Formats: sequence, structure tokens, C-alpha cells
Amino acid sequence: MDLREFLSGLRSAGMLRFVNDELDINYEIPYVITKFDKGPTLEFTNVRGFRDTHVVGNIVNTRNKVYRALGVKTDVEFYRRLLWAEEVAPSYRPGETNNVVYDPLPSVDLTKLPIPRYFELEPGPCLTSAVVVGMDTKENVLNASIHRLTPIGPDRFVIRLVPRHLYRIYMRNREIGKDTPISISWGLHPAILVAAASSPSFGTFELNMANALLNGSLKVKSLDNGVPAPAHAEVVMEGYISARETTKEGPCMDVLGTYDEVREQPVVRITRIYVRRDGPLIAQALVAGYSEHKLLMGIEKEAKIWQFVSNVVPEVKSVRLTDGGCGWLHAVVAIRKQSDGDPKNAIMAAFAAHPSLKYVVVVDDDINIDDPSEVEWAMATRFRADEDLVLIKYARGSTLDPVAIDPLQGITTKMGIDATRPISSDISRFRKGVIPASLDPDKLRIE
Ligand SMILES: C/C(=C\C(=O)O)CCOP(=O)(O)O
Ligand SMILES: [Mn+2]
Repeated sequence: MDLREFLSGLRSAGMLRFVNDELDINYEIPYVITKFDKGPTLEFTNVRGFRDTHVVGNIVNTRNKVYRALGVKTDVEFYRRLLWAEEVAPSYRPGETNNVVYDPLPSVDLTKLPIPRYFELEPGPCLTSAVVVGMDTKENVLNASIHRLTPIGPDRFVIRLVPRHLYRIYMRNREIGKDTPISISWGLHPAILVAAASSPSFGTFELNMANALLNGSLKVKSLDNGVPAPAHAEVVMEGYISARETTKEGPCMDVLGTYDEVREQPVVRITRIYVRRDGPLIAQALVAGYSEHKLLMGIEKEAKIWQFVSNVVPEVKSVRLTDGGCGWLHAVVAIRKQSDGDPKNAIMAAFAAHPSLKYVVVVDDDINIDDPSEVEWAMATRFRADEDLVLIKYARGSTLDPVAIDPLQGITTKMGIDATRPISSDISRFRKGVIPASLDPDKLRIE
């Protein structure tokens, strides 16, 4: 399964529309994508200045499409499948092949690639949906993750490295004076994107996880620098993260919909570009701060929160990283509690599961956590700040948080809210009002 097959499945299911007007990849296509933020997948067939190229946006901008990509139907099925893939990843190493769909370009020139330009204050075009595989040259540890890459020359990017696994690999290589060999793959089946956006423990290779999610069908090619890349990507680049060279990165839009800080970040040197040529090249545009970005970043964290909270509370119905909380900073967890102390433990478990989380509300399982008004209703009727509020000062949060105490380290204050009704009290005081009638109002003759 590659991106093209996934897109054709969406088209057959009526979930993908073609846009045939001539549009520019600079601002125009991203703008249209944001106007259909929770809508259909859009395939732009007439991209100004780029022949034989389509741009696709909103490929997994809804929960439904993510679940479709992973072959699951319900939240709990999704949590179990993703956690299973993290667990079994070591025994799902993808097979190696030289039978790839892409060919090398005669020369390296990033300006020839259809990399979109998104937001007004950004310094230029930005690659927001590519998977970077990096290798620890000493231990041969591999890691796959998604990073913002801004071209700064025909063969150079600057890469935003959050202090996580690729950063650790880069630091370990740097300590012995080595550049970090990488592959950058763009235009991938969403299962690979979901895996790369996941955080299994260091040493678990996310492409193995993707292979498990794809039922063992993923194939990889080893590039000349020794790093694997998926054999069915639209574009693959081979290169190195420089151990010495850094430059300013940003200002670039992040998942919060605000401009991330400008930081000194490592430079990437590209040594080869491979491009798919069988039919139009499919370039994936992903607009930072919109639904696809939020879902890809947050959805694995929902599974992790579900897992961690399930360790302390027997029944966890569902978890949402909320839209207003940017799919990253705010969560709602619906539980069926057995003790009035359960929600506090659930709050602690949620913070342990997702270090960037800043605010979590725990509700009973009669609350629809997809409806922000119902969640607020639970807070209005089941929460009292003197005993149901947890504040944790000076904890590790997100490096993106504009009000962090220390933005470099992402240190902030966290808040947990127990909006569940007390077990001991009269349940009827907390029940939602129901009118016992079963007629269909849509069938009434209302003039
Ligand atoms: C750089 C990040 C997201 C983005 O660019 O939108 C990830 C931030 O991760 P934290 O661990 O929350 O700092
Ligand atoms: Mn990792």
C-alpha cells in the first residue's frame, strides 16, 4: 500500500475531490486546504509552474481517515492496534528491496521540488510532512520522525530538531565528530506518517512499527549512506545532518497556530534526490496548525494516555486531545470511576503519558467528549475548584507554549480538572435531563 492506493480508496469512497483550477503552491493551495479543514481530501491537478505534478492536502485530516488508513473502526480498536504495533515492531523489520518506484535526479536542486510556501511571516517554502530516518553511526540505532525542513539553498535545509530521539542520535554522532546520515521521504502512506509521529521507546524503529500497521507489506531501500527509506515514497532524499553547521530556523508556524520561536538549528546537506516518475508526482501539502497536523501529532498521544490511565482506572472509554487545545496541549478523558480518588490518579497518569500536556479534564462516561459544550457542562455541574483542581507547578511541558516559564525547556504549570460526579452522592442530582418521548421531530409538519 502506498499513498496513491490510499488516495484512490478515498476517491472511491467519495472522500477525495479533484481541484482542476490552476493554483500556485505558494499560499494559494495551502489557503484552499485550510478552507476545507475538516472536509474532503483535495487533489490539486493543475499546479502553476509544475508539470506532471499534483498536490494533495487533507489526506488524514479526520479521525475517520486515520482509522481507515490503519484498518480500524473504533477508538479502542485504534488504541490497541497502535500500541500493539509499538510492541511488536522489533519482529516486523521491513524487507529490503532495490525495486523502488523512484529514480535519481541528475542533480540536486531543491528549488525544482514542489515544496509549498504557507504562512506570511515564514522565511520561504517549508517541507512539513516528510519523514526523516536518522542513524546513530556508533550503535546503528535507527529512528523515523517528522520534522519541519526549510530549504536554505539548492542542496540545504535547516531542520527543527525537538530534543527527542533524532536529536539524541544527532548529539551522539556529533560527540564523535560525525554527521548524521539520513533519508527524507515525502509522499507516504498515512500509516507511515502515524508511526513516524509516534513515540515508542528509543531504539524501536518507527518504520518497523509502520510495517506492522501495514501487515508486513512495507519494503525499504538502503541508500548509499546506509540509511533505509520506504520503497514506495513519492520523493526520497539522501543526506546528512551536519555535526558543525547550524543556522537560524524560523519563524515558522507550529501546531498551536502561532509562530514558533526562532532558534539556532542544524543544517542538512542533501546529496541525492530520487523522484517518482510513473504518472504525476504527488506532493503532500500539510498546513501547520490545522486538523491534519493536530491529528498526526496528537493521535498516538491519545493512545498513550488511554494506556496509562487504563493502568490506574479499570474503565477508560475514550481520550481526546481537543481541537481548541491544538491537538497537543489539552485533553479530555472519559472514565467510569470506581472510587472518588480515580480521577486524580487519571490526571497524573495522563500527564505522565504525554509530557507536553498542559491541561486535562476527566469526565464521566455519560459525557460526549467530542462536544466541547458537554465537557464544559460537566465542569459547570460536577467540578468544584477547591477540591477537584490539581495544579502542578514547574513541570516539563511543550517547547511551543508561548506562556511557558522557560520556553527553551518548555517548563510550565499544568492543570487537572476532575469534572466527575461524586460516587457517594445522590445520582439524580447529576443526571442529564431526559424527556421520555420517542418521536422524530424531523417528521413533524412544522410550517
Ligand atoms: C516542533 C513541534 C511541533 C510543531 O512544529 O508544530 C513539536 C513540539 O514538541 P514539544 O515536545 O511539545 O516541545
Ligand atoms: Mn523514536
